[in-house]
Amino acid sequence: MTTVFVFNGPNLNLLGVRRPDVYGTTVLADVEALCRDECARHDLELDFRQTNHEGVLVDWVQEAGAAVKAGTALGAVLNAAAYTHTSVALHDAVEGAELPTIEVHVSNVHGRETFRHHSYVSPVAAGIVVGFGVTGYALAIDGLVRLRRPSRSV
Ligand SMILES: O=C(O)[C@]1(O)C=C(c2cccc(Sc3ccccc3)c2)[C@@H](O)[C@H](O)C1
Repeated sequence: MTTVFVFNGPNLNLLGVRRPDVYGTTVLADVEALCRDECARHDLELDFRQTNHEGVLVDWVQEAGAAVKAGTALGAVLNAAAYTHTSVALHDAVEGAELPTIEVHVSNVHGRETFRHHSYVSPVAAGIVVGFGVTGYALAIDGLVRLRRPSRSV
């Protein structure tokens, strides 16, 4: 079975608990469930993770890139949260791992504070889903499948 990785960055463990006005009320466990349902729709397995640590995200990106090269994974959905706007290390990890990556943001970062308008991930992402709430995770998984399995997309 082929895996899709979903990596979540800092403070997303608080999703649905804090700032529901911006991020909604869905908790991360429920986001994992909706990702699992979307993966099942495509006969894929889900590896869903969250960390508050930048270096751990870098390690995971490297691990996922190796899995894609080994043929056991399709790619990754990445919500790097605040590290989106600060991390050259994450940019370099995605680029170096040659990891097919869909960047996702629950909120419309382009309608928020200016410091959220720049992403170090976007230049090395295969696609970007922004502002669709937690539905964006399912859209990102579907988009990854359409990019990586064009003949099997319905
Ligand atoms: O919209 C997103 O998904 C985003 O990636 C997610 C973010 C995010 C994720 C979790 C928490 C917070 S802010 C926060 C932190 C602690 C308590 C309450 C809110 C922002 C932002 O850092 C990003 O700019 C945007």
